[in-house]
Amino acid sequence: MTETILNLAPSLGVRAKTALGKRNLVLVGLMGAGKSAIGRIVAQQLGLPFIDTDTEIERVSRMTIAELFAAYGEEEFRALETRVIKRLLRTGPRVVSTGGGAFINERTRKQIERGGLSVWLNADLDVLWERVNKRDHRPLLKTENPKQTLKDLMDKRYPIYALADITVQSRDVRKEVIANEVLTSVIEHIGKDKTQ
Ligand SMILES: Nc1ncnc2c1ncn2[C@@H]1O[C@H](COP(=O)(O)OP(=O)(O)OP(=O)(O)O)[C@@H](O)[C@H]1O
Ligand SMILES: O=C(O)C1=C[C@@H](O)[C@@H](O)[C@H](O)C1
Ligand SMILES: [Mg+2]
Repeated sequence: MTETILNLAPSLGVRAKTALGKRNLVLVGLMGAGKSAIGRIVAQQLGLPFIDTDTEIERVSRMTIAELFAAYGEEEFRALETRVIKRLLRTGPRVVSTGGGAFINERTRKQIERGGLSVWLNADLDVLWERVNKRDHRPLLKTENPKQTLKDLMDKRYPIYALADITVQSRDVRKEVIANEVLTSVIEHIGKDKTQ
């Protein structure tokens, strides 16, 4: 009997999708926080298309992020990122995982504020370092002391990521656990909004 009742309850994904309505869900946070990995799972659970802005930028420019930085510099990369994100948010709803610097750029952040619900995947230095030091494709971390660079970026950026609508702590547990926490937080956040 109990089993039947449980089976009839709408899944977390369905409830979060209903709460979201036409809004995009936008994941923000530092390199290695899990935006791409968690975003993909969250999108599956919501039954929404998933897009990663770094991947989309690489697709439209036919260059890697590292090549874009090397050829045109960070400023041009940010301008392209702003344009790509604006287009993606206009044609949603979808789950959008952003590049680590997107929410730090004021123009892009304003677009995200208008076009979606933002979720900051917060993580501590050791978790991030453990994840990013396995690969060396991130141009901002090509420094003498990349762990210190990551720490400097945390100090500079965390007060800005904290402006996101929702914060979820990314840590060393299964990705599905974090994805479920994102969905639960969306339901709670939108429920709170409605009672105000
Ligand atoms: N909860 C988790 N447990 C274990 N590994 C994880 C978890 N979340 C993410 N990872 C792994 O950490 C690495 C970095 O994650 P991911 O690429 O999703 O980060 P990101 O926030 O998109 O970073 P970037 O801004 O550089 O694109 C990946 O290999 C991913 O599989
Ligand atoms: O944190 C950042 O500024 C970046 C993160 C990556 O996702 C890429 O968007 C790029 O390497 C810049
Ligand atoms: Mg990513």
